[in-house]
Amino acid sequence: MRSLTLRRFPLCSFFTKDIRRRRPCHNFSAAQSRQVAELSEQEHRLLHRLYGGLIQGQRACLAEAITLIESSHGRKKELAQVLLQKVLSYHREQELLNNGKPLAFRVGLSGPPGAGKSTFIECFGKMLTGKGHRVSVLAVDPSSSTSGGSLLGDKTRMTELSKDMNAYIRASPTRGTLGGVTRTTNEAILLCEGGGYDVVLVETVGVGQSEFAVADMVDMFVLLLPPAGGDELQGIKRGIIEMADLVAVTKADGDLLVPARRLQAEYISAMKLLRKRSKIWKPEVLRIAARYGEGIVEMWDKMTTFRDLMLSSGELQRRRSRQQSVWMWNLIQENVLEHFRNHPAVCDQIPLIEGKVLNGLLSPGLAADLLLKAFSARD
Ligand SMILES: Nc1nc2c(ncn2[C@@H]2O[C@H](COP(=O)(O)OP(=O)(O)OP(=O)(O)O)[C@@H](O)[C@H]2O)c(=O)[nH]1
Repeated sequence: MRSLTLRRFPLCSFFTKDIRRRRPCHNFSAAQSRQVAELSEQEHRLLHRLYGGLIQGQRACLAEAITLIESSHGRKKELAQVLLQKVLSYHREQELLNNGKPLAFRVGLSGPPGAGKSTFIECFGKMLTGKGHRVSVLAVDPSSSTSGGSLLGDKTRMTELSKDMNAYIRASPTRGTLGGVTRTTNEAILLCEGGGYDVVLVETVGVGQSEFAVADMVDMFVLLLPPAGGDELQGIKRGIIEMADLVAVTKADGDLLVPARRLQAEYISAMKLLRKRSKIWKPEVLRIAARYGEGIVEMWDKMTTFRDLMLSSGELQRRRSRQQSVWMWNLIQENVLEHFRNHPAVCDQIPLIEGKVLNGLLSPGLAADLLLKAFSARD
């Protein structure tokens, strides 16, 4: 028993409004109440405060709610899910009022270190808030889990935008697996949308697996490429270029204008040969100079054309639903694998069997069979 608990609320009381309005929420709350113990009065108050503040657009509540979903503490994780479900039903309600159109445009931004991402986001974000949009920037930086420092999301990178009351900038947690980062980023996107941010930018460094994960959680994936980056560009995988709905060659000014034009031409030809990601949209390659604010409005125009086309054809909605199922299976895969690796029936045998595979004494297939058999016979 928690000492602070005075009174216990059944979980469904947090959903009362939904229960009256729609059956699906009722069903959901019943399903969830089987998994989450009843809320204490203190927890109930916390969730109400966060939810109320969040949907009124208070940045402090959004920040606290994201911290809750990032928590690794068991009970906090449960509370985060209750809050998230509440935000999701608010979402559905708002989307219905919006004729079924999504509340926010989710844009993924990737590019090698030094490509000019923060300069672009600063300029692009200010342009959007100037047009009356509310912009949130979520930075996914799995590399920081090994380096210990946060490369992205550092507010000093976007000094002007971080002072803007219509913008919210947040770095992803600097620990955990890519799957963990993916989960919290996905959930943070939903919270930002619940908080009234109608443009959500998800930034990632163009190295490792993170950009694939980000491409799978946004409506549009944009790749920023620096003009004179022979070496950096080598590291960009063909797969990630195939994911791009739009490519922007950055720093197209001064001495870099000529190489920027050359790179743009190269990418225009190269992208013709790549596999198409969408049936109705042909990825384009633009040139921008964010330092001077050049090409930024044109880029937004291109992005809104994309969004409108994808919306009217229904492709955006299909992309979003496919992403939901990809996300679910990724989480299942990760959890099942972790369960397998840590299970007492197999964890002691893994080093031994893997050692035999490494020394060529056991085939990988037989080794996998042995471990899986031990796991299936665990009870
Ligand atoms: N000439 C020129 N330089 C630019 C432009 N945009 C960015 N830069 C410069 O390029 C360098 C890298 O820019 P950033 O915006 O920090 O790049 P980034 O991709 O965020 O870099 P990381 O934080 O390392 O990932 C800085 O020195 C910028 O001043 C531009 O439009 N023109």
